[in-house]
Amino acid sequence: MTAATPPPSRDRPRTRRGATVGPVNNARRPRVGHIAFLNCMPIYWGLARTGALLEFDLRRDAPDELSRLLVEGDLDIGPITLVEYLRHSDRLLLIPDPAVAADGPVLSVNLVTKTPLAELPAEPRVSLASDSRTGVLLGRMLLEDRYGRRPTYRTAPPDLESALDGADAAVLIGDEALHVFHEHGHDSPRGLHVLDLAAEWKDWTGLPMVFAVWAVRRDYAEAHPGLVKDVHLAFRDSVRLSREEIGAVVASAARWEPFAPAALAEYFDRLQFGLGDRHLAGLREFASRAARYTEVKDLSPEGPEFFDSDI
Ligand SMILES: C=C(O[C@@H]1C=C(C(=O)O)C=C[C@H]1O)C(=O)O
Repeated sequence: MTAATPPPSRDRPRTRRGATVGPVNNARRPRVGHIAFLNCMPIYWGLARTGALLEFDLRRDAPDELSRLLVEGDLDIGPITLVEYLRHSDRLLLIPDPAVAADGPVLSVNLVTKTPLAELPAEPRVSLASDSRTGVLLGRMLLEDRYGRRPTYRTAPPDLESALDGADAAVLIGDEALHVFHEHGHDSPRGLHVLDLAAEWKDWTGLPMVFAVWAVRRDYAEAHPGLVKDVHLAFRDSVRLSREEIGAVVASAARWEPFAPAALAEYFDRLQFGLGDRHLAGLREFASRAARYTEVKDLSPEGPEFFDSDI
């Protein structure tokens, strides 16, 4: 009898030195978006506090980019600007919280005009910030349906100088818009006028304005319902913690951001991070008006459709 020759090395079972022999762990962290605006700080701050942040594969970017990544399948869960959610609601489920909303002034979604609104030309040239989908559509609705103007629009980089260059007015969102509010909201050194579009929406409809929602792709929710629930609960706890410890959130933001602590505290207080019945009524009202401007999917009468976290 000849001794059995060992199989060629490539056929031998492979074990890494020191690795536990057993099933390979193929788990992948959920890919979650983070809007690179101050308004998201209270939504994510508590995730660092609880440690949940380390369970996510986090992507920080502008809202238009995050919306695209979620819809195209390069993110699993996260913020999506309301208009993009409405365009793709057949492929998405809403997570009940968080959201970015306001019931009255939001301070950071603004129409900036070079003249008082009443003196705005009948056919103004209006810039729409390239990082916005919802604020800019709200601006269009107000300009056309409430103030009776017939603007010509162009998309502009999301900063005041570029947006106002060669335009009568501009819609800006996020930190830049908050900055413009503080610089020009009262007595503008340059004679600019700042109109808070969430306050205008409330005045017009009596409802809160929802700017961004958190959603999950339906295919991801079907494949990983437990993970989606974990992410939802982590966000819910995070917002609760941030509200309880808002002084620490403000102090942390004030360390790096060009806003005074009192301004940050006021901003975080104006922002609403959940979807109550009135927010959903505001969302539906916006959806039905949006359909006159852009292609959106019909929400079912009891819509929007939520992921069921069963809690
Ligand atoms: C309230 C805001 O909401 C934002 C407005 C968005 C939009 O206009 O598309 C997108 C994301 C939100 O975070 C803000 O930017 O200040």
